Amino acid sequence: MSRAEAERFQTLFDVSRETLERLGRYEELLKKWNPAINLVSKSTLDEVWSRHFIDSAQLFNLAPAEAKTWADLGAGGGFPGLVIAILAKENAPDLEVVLVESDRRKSAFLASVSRELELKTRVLAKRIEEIAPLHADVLSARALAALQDLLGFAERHLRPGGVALFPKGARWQEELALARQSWSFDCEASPSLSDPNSIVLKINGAQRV
Ligand SMILES: C[S@@+](CC[C@H](N)C(=O)[O-])C[C@H]1O[C@@H](n2cnc3c(N)ncnc32)[C@H](O)[C@@H]1O
Repeated sequence: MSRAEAERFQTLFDVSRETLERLGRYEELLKKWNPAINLVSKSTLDEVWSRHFIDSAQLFNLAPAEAKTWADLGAGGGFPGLVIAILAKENAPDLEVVLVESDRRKSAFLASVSRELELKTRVLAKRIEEIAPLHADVLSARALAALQDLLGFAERHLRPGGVALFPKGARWQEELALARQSWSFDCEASPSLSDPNSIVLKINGAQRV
């Protein structure tokens, strides 16, 4: 962890030294396991804090403070779910993060980091389509699928009144227009803290039209 990266994270999210240390340990484990199981693109390994930690942590502040269950679908190397669990340890100790990841080696990584950092997570090494409804208060997914498909997952795994948070890239407006052809929903787009071309969509009340 470079001091500059940790300082930027600290400025944005105002976390404790213990949280920064947990993130630093997560970064070490990510770099150790990545050559074997390709958790994140190799080109981003030198920018883990800006490309992955800040990108993930920004979702935490968009979620309702009273949330008790957060489902992260297609969690991969833990983005955003493991970063949310690390922030929750300090700021929302009752929050359980359910990490759904069908790849066995990646889900083993998620369980291993969770164990070492004593995070309140549940790792489901299964396909999203196969698990029982999670009734989550918050649902997230980064780099998993097009918005219209993510809304289908939200329909199954969010409780009524729950909130979906989806980071999206430069073509988000096209995705939104396409999704509106088959879904009605309320949506707010917040500018991304990690990429000026990206946003985070916050979606409520999705219903098929
Ligand atoms: C492109 S990666 C993104 C990982 C992580 N969210 C990120 O942004 O770094 C997509 C992940 O979703 C997992 N995945 C894809 N389809 C899935 C499904 N139907 N059920 C569970 N996991 C799935 C893949 O194994 C992969 O790890």
